Amino acid sequence: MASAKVNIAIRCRPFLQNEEQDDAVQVSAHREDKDGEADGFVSVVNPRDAREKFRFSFKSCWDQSNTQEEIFARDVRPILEQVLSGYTACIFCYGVTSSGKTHTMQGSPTEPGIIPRVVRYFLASGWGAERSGVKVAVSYMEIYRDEVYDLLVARAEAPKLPVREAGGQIFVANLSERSITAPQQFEELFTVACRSRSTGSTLLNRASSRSHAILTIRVQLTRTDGTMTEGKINLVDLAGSENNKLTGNDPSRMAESSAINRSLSVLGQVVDALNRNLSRVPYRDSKLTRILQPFLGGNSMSLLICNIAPGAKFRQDTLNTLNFANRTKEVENRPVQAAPTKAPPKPKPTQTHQRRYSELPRPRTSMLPAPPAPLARQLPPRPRSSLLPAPPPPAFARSTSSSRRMSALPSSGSGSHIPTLATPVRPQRHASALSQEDIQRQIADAVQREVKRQVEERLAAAAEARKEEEAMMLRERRAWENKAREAEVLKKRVEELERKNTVTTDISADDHTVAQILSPDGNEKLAQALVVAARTVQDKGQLDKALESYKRALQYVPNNKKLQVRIEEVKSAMEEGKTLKQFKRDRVARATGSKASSYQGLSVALGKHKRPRSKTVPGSYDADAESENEPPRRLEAFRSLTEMTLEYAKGPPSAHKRRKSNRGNPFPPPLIEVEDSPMPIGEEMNDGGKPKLARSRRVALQEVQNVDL
Ligand SMILES: Nc1ncnc2c1ncn2[C@@H]1O[C@H](COP(=O)(O)OP(=O)(O)OP(=O)(O)O)[C@@H](O)[C@H]1O
Repeated sequence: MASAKVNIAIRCRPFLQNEEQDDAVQVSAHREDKDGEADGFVSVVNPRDAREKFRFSFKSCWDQSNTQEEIFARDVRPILEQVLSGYTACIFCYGVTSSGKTHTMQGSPTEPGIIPRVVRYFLASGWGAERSGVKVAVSYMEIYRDEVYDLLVARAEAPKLPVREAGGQIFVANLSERSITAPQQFEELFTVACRSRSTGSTLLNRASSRSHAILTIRVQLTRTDGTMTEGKINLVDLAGSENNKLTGNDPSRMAESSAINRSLSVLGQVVDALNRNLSRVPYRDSKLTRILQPFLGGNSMSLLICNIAPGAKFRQDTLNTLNFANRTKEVENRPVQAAPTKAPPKPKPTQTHQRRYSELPRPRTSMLPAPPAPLARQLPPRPRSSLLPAPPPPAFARSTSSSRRMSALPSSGSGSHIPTLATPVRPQRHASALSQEDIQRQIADAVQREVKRQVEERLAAAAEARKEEEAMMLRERRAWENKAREAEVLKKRVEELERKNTVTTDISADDHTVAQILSPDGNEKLAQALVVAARTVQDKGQLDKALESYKRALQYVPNNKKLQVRIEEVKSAMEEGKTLKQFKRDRVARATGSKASSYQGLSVALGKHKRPRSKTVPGSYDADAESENEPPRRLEAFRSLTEMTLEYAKGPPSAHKRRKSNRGNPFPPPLIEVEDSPMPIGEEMNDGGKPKLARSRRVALQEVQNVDL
C-alpha cells in the first residue's frame, strides 16, 4: 500500500450529570458522503472573544448522540478487514481526562466499546467465503510512570518489562500472550486484566486511567486455498492529559500526572517532528512513543480517535486536542502487507484421539495464569502411548518465545504461527503414561531450566543496561573533553592576542575578531579581567596603561556605559594631569558647587565642618573663601543645594521618569558629557550605588531643613 495518512475521528461525549451545560463546543456530524468521504466539523467558541468561533474539519466527527456501534461500523470495521489481509494497524484514543477514551475503547456491558467488538469480529471472521479458520491471541500491557507492565500477569508478580529492538523491530520483552477462542473467554480475561490496570479517582473522573493501556490482538486467517495471513492490531487507551487545577490531584497523583503529561508531550513532539520532516524524531524520549513508533510514521495504518468533552470548562483542553488532531492528520505511514504463507498441515487425528481429546473438560484458560512458554517448550517429548497416535501438542508447547516477543511488533509477515488454541493443561491420559517419579523428575528439570533461563535473561538485561549506561557516560566524557580542548585552544589564542596587544595603544583588529569568536559570557569575562588589570595600573597612577586596558575591555562589551564613562574620566584626568580619584572629587565638587562631595560639601557650605584650605576651582563655590558679610551668595548657594538635594532625595529616577521630569526643570541633575550621549550621574552607578546615593542625599536634605539661616 502506498503512503497513508493517519485517520482522525473526533468524538464528543454527552454532558455528565453534574456538569453545567453550555454551547461552547459544538459538533456537526454531517454523515454526508462527499466523494466517499464523510464530512464533519467541530466549532469551539473563542475563549477570549465569545463572538468568534474556531472551526476544525475532519473526515469523521461524532457527536453526543452517536452510538458505539456507529463508530465501530464506520471507522473501525474497514481497518479490521485490512488486518485480516496481513496489515498491522493501531487505534488510539486520545483526549483530556474524563473525555470518554475508556468508554470508547472498552465501553460497558450495555454499550461495549471497540475492544470487545474487535475481538468478536475477529473470532467470527474465520468462516465464510474462502476462509477456513482463524486463530486469535492477545497480549495486554500498561505503561505506568514510564514503565511497562504485563496486565495478563497478576500485578504482584508483574515485573517491569524492558522495551527492546532487534532486527529493526521494537518489542516488549517477556510480554505474555494468550490464545482466545471465544468472546466469553476474552471477556473474563480482560475483566481480570483491567482490574490490574492503574486507575484512581480524581475530581473529574471517579475511575481515571493513570496509565496508557495497549491491547495487542494477533490474528491468523487460514484460507481454503491453504494459505494463511497474519495481521495485528493495537488498541490503545491513552491516559488523559491533566490539568492539576481541575483534577485536584494529591502529590502521588501529581507524580502520575506529570508522567502522563510528559509522555503525551513527547507524543506531540514526535508528531511535530514527523510533520516537519526532522531528521531526529524523539521516539526514544518515552516508552509510549517507543512502543508506538511503528504506528506513527511507520509501516502500519493508524486511526486516532480524539475524545473531547463538551462545555466551556474543557474548552481549552478541547482546543489543544483538536490542534493535536490537526497536526496528526498530516502524519504519513507506509503500511506494509505481510505476504500470505502456507498454512501448516492440520494434524490427522484418529477417531479415538478425537473422541478422547474432545472429551476433556475445557478449562477456563482466561482465568488461569499462563505457564511460561519456554517451560512447556523445553519439556521432553511425551512418551507415546503404545497404541495411540500423538495428540496435537498443547498450546503453550508450540508457543515459541519469539511469538511471545512479537506481541508488541508490527506484523513481520514471516508467517509465524499462532499456537493451537488448545488447553494449557496437559491431558491426563498422557500423564498417566509416565510414572510418578518420571513426572516429578521432569518437572524438577523443567523448573531448573526455567529458573536458569530467567536468571540468564535478567543477567543479559542488566548487562545491556550497564552497557548503555557506560556508553552514555563515555559520550558525556567525550563531549566534556571536546569542550575542554576547545576552551584550551581559545584560551591560548586569546593569550597570544593579549601578548601582541600589550605593546600597542591602539585597539587591534584582533580584538574584534576575538570578541566575535567568544560567547557573550566569554566576552564579559575577558572584559572584566581587562578592567581589573586597568584598575591595578590605575591605582599605581599609570593612567595611560589603564586607559589602554579600559579601551580594550570596551571592545568586548561595547554597550557598557559605565566603561564608556570610565574611559572618558581617565582621558579627562590625564588631560588635567590628575589622578582619577582627584579628578572625580573635583568633578563632584564642580557639579554641587562645592569642592567636597554632596553631603560633606553641604556641611562645609553650612559651616559645620572645618576643612583645610585647598585650591579653588574657578567658577565653583568655595565655602572657605566666603566671608561673613556675603550672606546673599551663601543664601544663593544654599537654595541651589536645597533644590538639588530635594531632587536627589527622590532617589535615582528611571530613565523615562527622568526624561519627563527634566522637561523645564530648572535644576536638572548634573550631566557628564560622554561623546554624544549625555549621562546623569545616577546612570554610571551600579544598582547598589543608587540607593546609597539616595540615602546620603536624604541625610543631606535633613541637614538643609535643620539649618538656621
Ligand atoms: N459517549 C459517551 N456516552 C455516555 N457516557 C460517556 C461517553 N463517553 C464518556 N462517558 C462517561 O464519561 C465518564 C468519563 O469517561 P471515561 O472514563 O471513558 O474518560 P477517560 O477519557 O477514559 O478518562 P481518564 O483519562 O481519566 O481515564 C464516564 O463516566 C463515562 O461513562
